[in-house]
This record gives sequence, structure tokens and C-alpha cells, in this order.
Amino acid sequence: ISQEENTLRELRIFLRDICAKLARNKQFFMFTKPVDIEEVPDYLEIIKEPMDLETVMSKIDKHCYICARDFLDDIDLIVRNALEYNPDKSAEDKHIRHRACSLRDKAYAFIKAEMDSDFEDTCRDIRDKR
Ligand SMILES: COC(=O)[C@H](Cc1ccco1)c1ccncc1
Repeated sequence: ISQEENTLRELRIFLRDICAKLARNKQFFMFTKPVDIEEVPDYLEIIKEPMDLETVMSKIDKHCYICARDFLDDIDLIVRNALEYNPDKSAEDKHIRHRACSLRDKAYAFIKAEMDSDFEDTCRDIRDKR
């Protein structure tokens, strides 16, 4: 099949590996599934676009991401939501904000360590001409 499809398949394999590593990390358990609206009834009044690692994994399989940047935009959304919903001086809010920042840093570090920048450039070219 087309060279472009080969590239995007390789991107999906790569993103699944990174997403799985993030989801395996016990530190990030609160980011692995959607926030439970029964537990947190006001969540959707404050957070307009919920995101979590399970949803990111299903988006990979639905070919939603054409480059690593698109994937990192959803990771950044998980982080932003956690910072916005948990803004207080309390120890538990500080804790989840710290974990959210750690999730972002780990995701960016995995991409940088394991992704060839030429490969990402190729993916960006595919995205930009679609
Ligand atoms: C991304 O997760 C969250 O924003 C929820 C918000 C939340 C508040 C009460 C229940 O859940 C969270 C979960 C675990 N520990 C802290 C906060």
C-alpha cells in the first residue's frame, strides 16, 4: 500500500508504545480513564473537552493522529484539564498538578528520545497536504 500509509502505520505503532508506557505508570492512574462524572458531578461544567489516556489510545486506533504533534496536543489537553479543575493551594490539588506536569514531561521526553525528527517532518508533510 502507499508509502504514506506505511509511514502512518509506523507512527501508530510508535504512539501506541508511548501511550502504553504512560498508562502503565502507577503515578498517572488518574489520567488513564475519563474522570467519573458520577463521582465529580460538576466536572463537565468546568472542563469542556475531557481527555484521558484510554481515549488517546482509541484515537490512535481510529487513525486520528497523523503526526506526533497531534498526539501531544491531546496529552497537553489532559494536562490543561487537570490544572484547570484542580487549581487550589490544597495538598491534593498541588499533587495532581505536579503529576500532570510529570505526564507532559514524560510524554515529550519519550517522543524526543525515540522519534527521528525527519520521521516527524514526513508525518507533518502528510498532515499539511491532507
Ligand atoms: C484527572 O483527574 C482529575 O482531575 C480528578 C478530579 C477529581 C476530583 C475529585 C475526584 O476526581 C482527580 C482524580 C484523582 N485525584 C485528583 C483529582
